[in-house]
Amino acid sequence: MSSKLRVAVIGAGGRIGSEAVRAVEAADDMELVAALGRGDSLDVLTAAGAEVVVELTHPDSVMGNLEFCVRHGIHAVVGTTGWTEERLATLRGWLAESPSTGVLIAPNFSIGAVLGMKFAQLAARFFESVEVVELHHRGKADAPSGTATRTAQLIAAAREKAGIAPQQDPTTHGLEGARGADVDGVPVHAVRLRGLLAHQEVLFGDTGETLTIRHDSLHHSCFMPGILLAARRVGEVPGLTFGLEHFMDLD
Ligand SMILES: NC(=O)C1=CN([C@@H]2O[C@H](COP(=O)(O)OP(=O)(O)OC[C@H]3O[C@@H](n4cnc5c(N)ncnc54)[C@H](OP(=O)(O)O)[C@@H]3O)[C@@H](O)[C@H]2O)C=CC1
Ligand SMILES: O=C(O)C1=N[C@H](C(=O)O)C[C@H](O)C1
Repeated sequence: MSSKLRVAVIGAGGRIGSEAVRAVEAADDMELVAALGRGDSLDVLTAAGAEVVVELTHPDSVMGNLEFCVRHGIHAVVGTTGWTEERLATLRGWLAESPSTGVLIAPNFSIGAVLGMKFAQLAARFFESVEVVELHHRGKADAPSGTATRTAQLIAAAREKAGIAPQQDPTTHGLEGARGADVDGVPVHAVRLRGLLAHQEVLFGDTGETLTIRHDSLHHSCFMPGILLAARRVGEVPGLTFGLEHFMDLD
């Protein structure tokens, strides 16, 4: 058996999964041992001796795939979105029964997007008002995006820690949904448009000034350095890690 890291991709036929297959194949220190699409048996993972699974499917599929991986001691790098506290608690329960297994869930694998979230977290305590606008392709199943949800949560936590009062919405007349989704008190607006890939603006405002932090993913290749970094490190970090920043030596 070679000393290369044995990596499998689930969701291999998808927009990001197909790019991940190419990235793993091109990595000198990795061997692609399986590339699974919908309907393929997960038993292929154990038969192929996968050490790390890269999971890039759909919010309806990810839990079943992760349960299999964790129960078989296969580390997982997860890009699939749609996470809730309930789902995370279930995953933590599985991991508690397989204490040497690592799972990294990354709302975004793009280095620029991770930095954008960090910058927003840093700016959060200096501005009275903040809103998030995320813009994606028309094929996206979940809204708001995992990145926007995480960004809003980080901003809300930073504001609370700094003792900033919750934002008051001045709207007294309006159509349902016009002010976006409320994520921990931060309005998040989701745009779906043919031609786009993944984009986000965090808009901060205070007296006489605004600050906009914008990130644009222009091609799925932008997610690959983060996925490869995560695949290399996930086996060293048992349990659940949420956010690629924890593998980027930023903290
Ligand atoms: N964290 C990050 O940086 C990023 C995360 N994402 C997330 O990744 C996920 C996939 O996105 P995207 O590639 O655009 O979506 P796609 O729909 O293009 O691809 C998903 C693929 O997964 C397949 N699939 C679904 N269920 C299963 C299953 N149980 N077993 C195996 N394959 C399955 C689908 O098959 P079929 O077509 O037959 O349904 C499809 O080929 C989304 O949740 C998205 O938000 C995307 C980009 C970056
Ligand atoms: O579905 C996508 O395309 C993306 N999904 C992730 C998200 O929900 O944040 C990451 C990126 O925005 C691309």
